[in-house]
Parts: sequence; structure tokens; C-alpha cells
Amino acid sequence: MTIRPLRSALYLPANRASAVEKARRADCDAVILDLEDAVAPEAKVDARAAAVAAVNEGGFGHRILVVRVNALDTEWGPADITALAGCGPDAVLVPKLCHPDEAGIYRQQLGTGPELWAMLETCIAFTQLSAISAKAAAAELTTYVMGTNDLALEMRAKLDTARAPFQPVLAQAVINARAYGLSVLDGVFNDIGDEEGLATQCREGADMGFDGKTLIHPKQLAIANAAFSPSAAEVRTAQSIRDAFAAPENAGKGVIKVGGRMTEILHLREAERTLALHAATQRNPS
Ligand SMILES: CC(C)(COP(=O)(O)OP(=O)(O)OC[C@H]1O[C@@H](n2cnc3c(N)ncnc32)[C@H](O)[C@@H]1OP(=O)(O)O)[C@@H](O)C(=O)NCCC(=O)NCCSC(=O)C[C@H](O)C(=O)O
Ligand SMILES: [Mg+2]
Repeated sequence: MTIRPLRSALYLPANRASAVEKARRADCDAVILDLEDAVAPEAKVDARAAAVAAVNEGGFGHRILVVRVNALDTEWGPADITALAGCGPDAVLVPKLCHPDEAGIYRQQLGTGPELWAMLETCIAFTQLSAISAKAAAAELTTYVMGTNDLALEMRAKLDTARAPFQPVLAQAVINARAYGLSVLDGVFNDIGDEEGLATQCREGADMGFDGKTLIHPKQLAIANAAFSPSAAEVRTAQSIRDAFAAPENAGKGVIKVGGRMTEILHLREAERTLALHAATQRNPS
């Protein structure tokens, strides 16, 4: 089993050159060059050119290079998509997905090159997420990204560390992603100085089943990487489950006891995933 880690995805405005340079060396699994909400309207055209130049220049190493475009119904969206389809980042992230047919339209505009990712950040999307997800998967969309700031604005809900009003939609995002074989990333944590709050929210996201977290500052990367990586204890447990099922005395058994716990074949599958994720995260930073 091979796994592509997505523990940490760092956003930055595409037109901030010093941040683009830092992102090329940052300890993250994905870099998201933003053309949407982090870029002022008067800077949109220059930011698009900067994103295309950054993609063409490369230098992001193992990091998945993503560009977040403006929505197709804005004055910048169509030209963003055309420019990105032409230069080929690893993925294009589209904002504010609302309707079941949208992913197919984006895919058509984008062609078969880059992966298609989409933000879940509108109330209307959550009223019809199963229909959206079925059609998104058919359009080969690979990844959902939570947009909790936009969602908070639309819901008129308070976005604090505990995120109580958002628990149902966070779970819905994970369930839909898993049902259709997509990756799913948790939303950003705005308080850059609050490391404890970020760690709490990362742990919650990992416990809910998210693959990783979107982040807004390099200071946040280590906390997310740690929270979404298997711990040493989890790796040991996974190894002992794999060893136990491989032991001759357990050949052909569907359920055994490992470390005092009932352990079934489904737990072996989970253990294999843990070990694959662990192996995939043991690379040297480059
Ligand atoms: C939030 C920031 C504007 C803060 O910037 P600043 O005050 O300049 O921070 P620092 O002084 O701490 O910066 C120190 C150096 O670090 C680099 N830096 C900062 N942030 C990043 C980053 N994200 N990636 C890479 N490098 C970064 C700076 O370049 C400084 O270097 P130097 O200039 O050489 O001194 C800023 O952090 C920022 O812009 N963050 C990203 C904001 C963003 O992209 N927002 C859009 C995505 S969030 C969102 O919209 C989610 C979703 O849609 C929703 O609805 O929830
Ligand atoms: Mg948003």
C-alpha cells in the first residue's frame, strides 16, 4: 500500500514572493498558492502571473503544488483556469463549490492535466453534499478542503477553537470524502500565536478522520505534521497486529487477540494503513 501524506497544506498569497520562496523549503506536504481570498481585487491579475511563474519555475520538491483559483462566476475565474490548465500545477483548488454539476464544469475547463480539488465552504453545498460528491467523484475530483471561515460567515456561527457549531458539517465532509474515495483536509486555524489551540484543533481533525489540516503560517506546520502522523505507540501497535496475523498459529483466522484486544481483519487493514503512512512520512526534508 502506498500513501500520499497530506498532513499539512500551507496557503500563501501567490503574489507574496518571500512567502513563495519560503514555501519551497517548508516542511509541509502541500503548498497552496492562493489567487482567491488572500489577494485583493486590484492585485488579482499580477497574482495570476506570479502563480504561473512559480509553477513554471518549480523547486517545490516533494510538496504537492496546488493553486487556488477564483470561482468561475467571478471576473477572474475563467482566465485563472485557462492559465493554470496551460502550466500544470499538481492540482487546482476551486473555491465555494455549491452545486452537483460544478465539478464537471471545472474538470471540462481544466482538461485532464492537474488534479481537481474543491473547497467545501457554503451552506448550500452541505444541503446536497451526497449529490455533489457523487458527481465530483465522476469528474475525478480527488480532494475536499474545508473552508471554515466562509462557512462561519454564511452560518453566522462563532468560529472558536472548539468549533461546536461545525461538528456536523466536519463529519459530513469526512463521510462524503470516504464514501467516494477522496482525500479531505480540515480548515485553517486563524490565531497564529495560539499553538495550544492549534494542537487541540489538529488532534480533533485527526480523530475525526481528516487526512490533514490547511495552514496559514509556517509556524503551524510542525504541530499539524505531528498530529496527523501516527505516533510511535500507534506504529508499534500496528506492527504487532501485522506480526500477529502473519504468525503460523493464526493462519486462516479472522479474529485474534493482540495486546489483550479483539483484533479482526479490518484492524489489520487499518494497521497496514498506519504503517504505510508512517513509511511515507519518514522522508528527509528537501
Ligand atoms: C497572515 C499573514 C498575512 C501574516 O503575515 P506576516 O505578518 O508578514 O507574518 P510574519 O511576519 O510572521 O512572516 C514571517 C515570514 O514568514 C513568511 N510567511 C508568512 N506566512 C507565510 C505563509 N503562509 N507561507 C510561507 N511563508 C510565510 C513571510 O513571508 C515572512 O517572511 P519575510 O517576508 O521574508 O520576513 C501571512 O502569514 C499570510 O499571508 N498567510 C496566508 C494567508 C492566506 O493565504 N490566506 C488564504 C487562505 S485561508 C482561507 O481563505 C481558508 C478558507 O477559504 C476559509 O474560508 O476558511
Ligand atoms: Mg474561503
